Amino acid sequence: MVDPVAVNGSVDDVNVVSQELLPTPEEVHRHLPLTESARDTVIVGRKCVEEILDRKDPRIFMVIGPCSIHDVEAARDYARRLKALADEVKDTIFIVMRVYFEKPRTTVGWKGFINDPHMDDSFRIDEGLHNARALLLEFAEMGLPTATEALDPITPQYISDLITWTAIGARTTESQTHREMASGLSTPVGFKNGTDGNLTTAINALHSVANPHSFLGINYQGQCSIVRTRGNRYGHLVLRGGGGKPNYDSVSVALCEKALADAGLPPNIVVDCSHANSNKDPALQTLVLDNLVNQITEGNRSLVGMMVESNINWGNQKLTDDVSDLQYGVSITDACIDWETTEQAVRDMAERLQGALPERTE
Ligand SMILES: O=C[C@H](O)[C@H](O)COP(=O)(O)O
Ligand SMILES: C=C(OP(=O)(O)O)C(=O)O
Repeated sequence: MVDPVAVNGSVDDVNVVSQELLPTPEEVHRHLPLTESARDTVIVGRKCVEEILDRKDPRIFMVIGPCSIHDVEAARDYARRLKALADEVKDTIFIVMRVYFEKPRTTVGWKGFINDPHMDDSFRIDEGLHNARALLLEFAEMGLPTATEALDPITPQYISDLITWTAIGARTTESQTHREMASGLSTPVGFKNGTDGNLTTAINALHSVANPHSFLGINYQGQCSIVRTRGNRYGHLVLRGGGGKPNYDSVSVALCEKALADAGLPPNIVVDCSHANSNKDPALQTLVLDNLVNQITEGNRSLVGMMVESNINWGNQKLTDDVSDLQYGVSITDACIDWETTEQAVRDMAERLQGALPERTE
């Protein structure tokens, strides 16, 4: 028999080492307020994506950029290049930069710029939140809309006013917490299919996110609150492959259209050219993209968006103890295509879509 007096153990915080207060969302916003030009970028960006999902805008939206942000200077360099490319192809493609600060891990690993901005296990989440917001603000002021994965349910209070498109990742699409959070987000939200390739979890998520929810969250002052949401009518599916198989091909897309129709959902499909759709081989991403453009030019109208993992330089690198060893502009998470390949692929896509998309409707 265990004698509770002899053991004299604590029943609370048994596995918690420490807790530290963070600046509240309000404090971070006060240091880095939304400017008028940034607000314009976000409002126009969200409206463009919503109109694409509503079929008023015939363009294709493309979420493109690094798998994760770890170096602010390289992210700025990439953003400047992408902005110029976005302006060039804007008649057919609406470009949104992937600015992913939170990484879901299969087991363990670096969890992104917000969690560990110095990449040295110092976990300065306070600095991560501040610097993530500062970077998003810069990009919005440049007129470049941004996309991110919403992973921690508290993070959106710090940064979501600067975001145009949000992803719920393959590992969290089935999570009630993430569906609730997404039901209150102000952006269109793409739900990835499960890592096993399962569509049902994402389709269930689309039903859930469209509904109002009440759940635990924090307000701008950082107080625990009951958050009551309206439901998000711009939830949609992102096909990322899974279970060792891709799902970007025309048969998979047709099966997905049927599953959406059977569930009474609009036929809005975004395809992630990376992850299980490219077997994490960056060289395959442009082949996937090419196949998707073929499907569109041959008349497909359910493919509304695409995702590509791209960086300044090709591939990825291991995060080691000495961050000064890192190569510039190379991913420290999944492998990406380089800038030259990106530019070529986006220009080719824009050219092929010219004249292949329906007229704009109002
Ligand atoms: O997009 C990035 C990764 O695929 C995701 O974070 C999972 O990474 P991991 O399997 O290396 O942990
Ligand atoms: C983690 C990601 O993707 P998925 O959720 O599809 O694995 C990602 O896009 O960074």
